[in-house]
Amino acid sequence: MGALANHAFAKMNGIGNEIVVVDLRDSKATVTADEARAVASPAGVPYDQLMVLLPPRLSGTEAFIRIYNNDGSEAGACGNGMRCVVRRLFEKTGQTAVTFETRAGLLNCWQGPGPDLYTVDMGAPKFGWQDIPLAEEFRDTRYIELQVGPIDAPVLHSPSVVSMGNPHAIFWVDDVNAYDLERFGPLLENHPIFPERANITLAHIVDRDHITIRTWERGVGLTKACGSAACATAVAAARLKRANRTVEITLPGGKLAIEWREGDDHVLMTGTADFEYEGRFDPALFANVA
Ligand SMILES: N[C@@H](CCC[C@H](N)C(=O)O)C(=O)O
Repeated sequence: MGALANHAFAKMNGIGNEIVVVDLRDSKATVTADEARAVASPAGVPYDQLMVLLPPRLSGTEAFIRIYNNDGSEAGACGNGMRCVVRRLFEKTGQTAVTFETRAGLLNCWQGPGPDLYTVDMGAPKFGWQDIPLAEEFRDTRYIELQVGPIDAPVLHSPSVVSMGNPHAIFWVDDVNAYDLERFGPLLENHPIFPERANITLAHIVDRDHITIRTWERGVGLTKACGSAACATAVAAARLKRANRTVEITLPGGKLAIEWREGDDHVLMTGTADFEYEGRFDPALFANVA
């Protein structure tokens, strides 16, 4: 019946990004794509990302974290989910700083500059076309040739592309609410230029310190917030010299402070994380899971 039947979970959110946290550090089991989809089924626990803590593989780390989207696919990074994991752990253990391993590498996390704030060092962004990845060579990923809509009057075009451990495309617009992201999101997420699909963000640069975004998440759809998209947008705007390296990003669910640190190039994301409820997964959810 798998690892999750009757297992404890915590339902949380990171500024509206729906997160379920499961701690499997005391178990040898892992979670399959089918189990992740079963959790997201109507009788299950709604989530955008399922954060699964597995036993640490490296000394000095607290856990190896696998991140599932609600379509069962896996992601290398999830900023909002990381803050939820960190809050849960800090409240249980009294720790104020931890290191986790994810598929994208090591992430240092610590108590932010306020009692309800958590900071995640999301690592260094990558800009190479093979790192994002793109299906064909683009020497300059600050803008790539990609558009939707009529050839002579594209609706969205020339996104910046960045990897934050997961692929992001950022389209610069004047009003993030003026576009049908539910229509264009799936087309762009699955565009052949993105062999691993991509998270699609609309971004409006308000001024050098403030950006507003809305994101269609790979493997999920429209979400209230995407932390890695906020990081990718901040970095892409700074790279274009249109914003400072420290900015406030406004998302539908709330705000995040992003700093693209000089020196080591790491991106620091600070924001809140909210606990909603906890429970145990109903074994019936996994009855048909191999
Ligand atoms: N909500 C996340 C990003 C989740 C992963 C994404 N859907 C992907 O597949 O890359 C965040 O807060 O960063």
